Amino acid sequence: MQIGFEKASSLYLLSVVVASLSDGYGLDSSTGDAFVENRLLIVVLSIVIVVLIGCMAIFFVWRSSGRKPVESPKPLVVKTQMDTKEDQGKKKVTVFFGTQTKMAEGFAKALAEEAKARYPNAIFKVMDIDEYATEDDEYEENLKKESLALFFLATYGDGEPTDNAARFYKWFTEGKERETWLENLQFGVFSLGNQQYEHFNKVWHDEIASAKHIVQVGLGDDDQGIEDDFSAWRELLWPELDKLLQDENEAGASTPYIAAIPEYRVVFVKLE
Ligand SMILES: Cc1cc2nc3c(=O)[nH]c(=O)nc-3n(C[C@H](O)[C@H](O)[C@H](O)COP(=O)(O)O)c2cc1C
Repeated sequence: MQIGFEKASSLYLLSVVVASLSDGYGLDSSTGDAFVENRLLIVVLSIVIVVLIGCMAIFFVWRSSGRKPVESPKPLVVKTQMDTKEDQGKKKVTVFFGTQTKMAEGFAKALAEEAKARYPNAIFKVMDIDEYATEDDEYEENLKKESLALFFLATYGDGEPTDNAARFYKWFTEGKERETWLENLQFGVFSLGNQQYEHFNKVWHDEIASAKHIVQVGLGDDDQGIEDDFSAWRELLWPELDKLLQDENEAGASTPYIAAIPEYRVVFVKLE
C-alpha cells in the first residue's frame, strides 16, 4: 500500500510526538512502540477529539447568540381595577392576607367567597398585602382610596409579621402616614397564631388594636382549632357588614347568622 508524501509525513510526525511524549513521561519504549504501531487508532482518536471540540465550540456560539440580553426586572405594577359599568356604585371591600404557609390566604378567600354571596351589591377583592404596593408610598396612596378592608395576618418568630407582610408592617409601624390612611378606613382583623409561642398573635393584636375596627380582633389559635376561631369571628363580622354593605331597601332583612350561644350538656340521672 502506497502512502502519499503528505499523509505519511503527518503520521510520521504524530508517531514521533507520541514516542517523545512517552519517553518524557517515563513510559518504557515498548509502550511507545505500541502507540506508534497503532497509528491509525491515534489518528481516528485525534479526529474524534477535534470534531468534539468543534461541536462544543459551535454549541457555545449558538447558545450565546440565542440568548436574550438580560433585562432588568420590570416593576410590578398594581393595576387599579377600572370599574366596569356593573361595578359602578357598588361598595368595595379589600381582603388582605399576610401569610407564610397559606392559612391566612385560605381564610381570606373563603370569607370573600361567602361574602360575595351574601352581599351581591358589594365587590370583594382578595389581595396579597405585598403585591398591593410596589413602593412604600403606594401603601398610603392606595389605602387612602379604601373605605372598608379586612386583614388576615399571621404572626411568626418573635411576634413578627410574615415575609409578605414585612414591608407593609415596617411602613405601618414606622411611618406617620398611617394616621392619614386610617381616617377613612374601617376594617377588621383576623390574626393567626399559635398559643404555644411566647408572642401569641402579638404583632397585629398590639399594633392595630387601637385603630378603627368594625369588629374585635379575631385571635386564631392554630394550637386549638383555628377553623373554629375563624367561624366564631366570622359570625361576629356578618352583623357589622350587614350594617355597612346592605342597601337601604334590604335594611331590616339582616343576614341570618349563628349567634354565639352557651353550650349545655344534658346528663340523664337514674332516679332510685
Ligand atoms: C416557625 C414558626 C414560628 C411561629 N411563630 C409564631 C409566633 O411567634 N406567634 C404566634 O402566635 N404564632 C406563631 N406561629 C404560628 C403561626 O402563626 C400559625 O401556625 C398560623 O396559623 C400560620 O398561618 P399561615 O399559614 O397563614 O402562615 C409560628 C409558626 C411557625 C411554623
